[in-house]
Amino acid sequence: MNGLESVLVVGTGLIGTSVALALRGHDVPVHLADRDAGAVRLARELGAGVEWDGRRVGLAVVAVPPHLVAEQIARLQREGAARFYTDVASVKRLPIEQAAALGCDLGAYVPGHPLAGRERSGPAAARADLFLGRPWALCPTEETSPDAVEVLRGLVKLCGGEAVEVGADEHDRAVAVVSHAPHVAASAVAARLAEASGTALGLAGQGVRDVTRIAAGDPALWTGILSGNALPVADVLEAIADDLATAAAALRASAAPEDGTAGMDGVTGLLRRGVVGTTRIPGKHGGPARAYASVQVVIGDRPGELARLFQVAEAAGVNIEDVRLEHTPGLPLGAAELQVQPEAVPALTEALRTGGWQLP
Ligand SMILES: NC(=O)c1ccc[n+]([C@@H]2O[C@H](COP(=O)([O-])OP(=O)(O)OC[C@H]3O[C@@H](n4cnc5c(N)ncnc54)[C@H](O)[C@@H]3O)[C@@H](O)[C@H]2O)c1
Ligand SMILES: O=C(O)C(=O)C[C@]1(C(=O)O)C=C[C@@H](O)C=C1
Repeated sequence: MNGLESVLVVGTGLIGTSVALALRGHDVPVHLADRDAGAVRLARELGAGVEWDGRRVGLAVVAVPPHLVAEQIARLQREGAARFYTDVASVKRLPIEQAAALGCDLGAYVPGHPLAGRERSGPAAARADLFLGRPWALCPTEETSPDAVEVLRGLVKLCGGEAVEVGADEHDRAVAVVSHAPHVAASAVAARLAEASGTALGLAGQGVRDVTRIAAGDPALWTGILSGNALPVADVLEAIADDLATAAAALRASAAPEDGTAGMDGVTGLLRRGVVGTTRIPGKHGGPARAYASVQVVIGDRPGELARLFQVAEAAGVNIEDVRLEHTPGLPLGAAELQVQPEAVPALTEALRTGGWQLP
């Protein structure tokens, strides 16, 4: 028994169904359970597995909101549902403490957290490739058995992720910086848009979309995540608030006629530190950020246009690493920005021009 001969996913939402789909891609038998029968039905129809009939499995993956993880593990262990257990919650100290308090068998439980997700919830948003090349934190405690950790490493590998072993406290402080505080900051920016004028919204470009995408996430789920990591997140938010207050004060001072440009140093310093911060984010597969080259193409706003564009790239043997679309309000046109390896640019531009595409 290797622990991955059959898997039970409890909580068939975005993350649970994505894990299930990734495992089904490797022919692992997957059983599905959720308190919402509709979520199980939809996950099953998407090909994520079959409804759980109570049989014992190798591994149970608990993919419910953070404060419900421990009670689910305790219940499943009482029922003898699985040999090994893990969860995917975005905070790690909370479920570990609650599982210990409920008397769970901590030897069979490997707390986990894939650093991949989306701003949408539910099985319909799930993707089999969600975890490809993404870090997946494993936070074994002193009680966790090495066998259980090995099983989890196998799960992460099947899902295409990169296992990173880290203590729960260090994990929680780290994700406060790279995930939780950024979410709140994005919400603060997006909240300004709730009161913005039609003119302002009509001028929205890619910048505001980039900064606010994650703010569309489920407020109930995120309230649970943030309250489960309250102090580390508060520390980071206070540091961000200090930077913002300094920048605002500098701008006010510089706008006063008697001060001229005095005080702008505070703003420029923040912008410079921001540039340094962006360069420190690793790229795909945890390596250093790879600089892709971008090729811009004008596209008509009609069905099939993007598919035709991709066909040209495919015929030219060019892999598209990423794509962004920019719509021009009021015009039947948009711009597609294709991110490709720098060495592929000549072949792609040549193929596009030959195919009659308009390149700016
Ligand atoms: N959303 C993300 O980007 C993301 C990324 C990584 C990890 N996570 C973590 O994954 C977990 C699930 O998040 P999600 O985004 O998939 O949420 P989701 O809302 O899409 O799915 C959660 C599912 O859990 C089910 N559920 C709730 N209580 C349950 C219970 N007691 N028993 C059985 N099922 C129950 C819900 O019905 C729902 O189907 C959370 O712990 C979250 O912190 C989320
Ligand atoms: O990409 C997104 O939409 C996410 O919100 C994913 C993200 C993240 O911050 O990176 C959010 C919360 C999770 O716990 C893990 C991943």
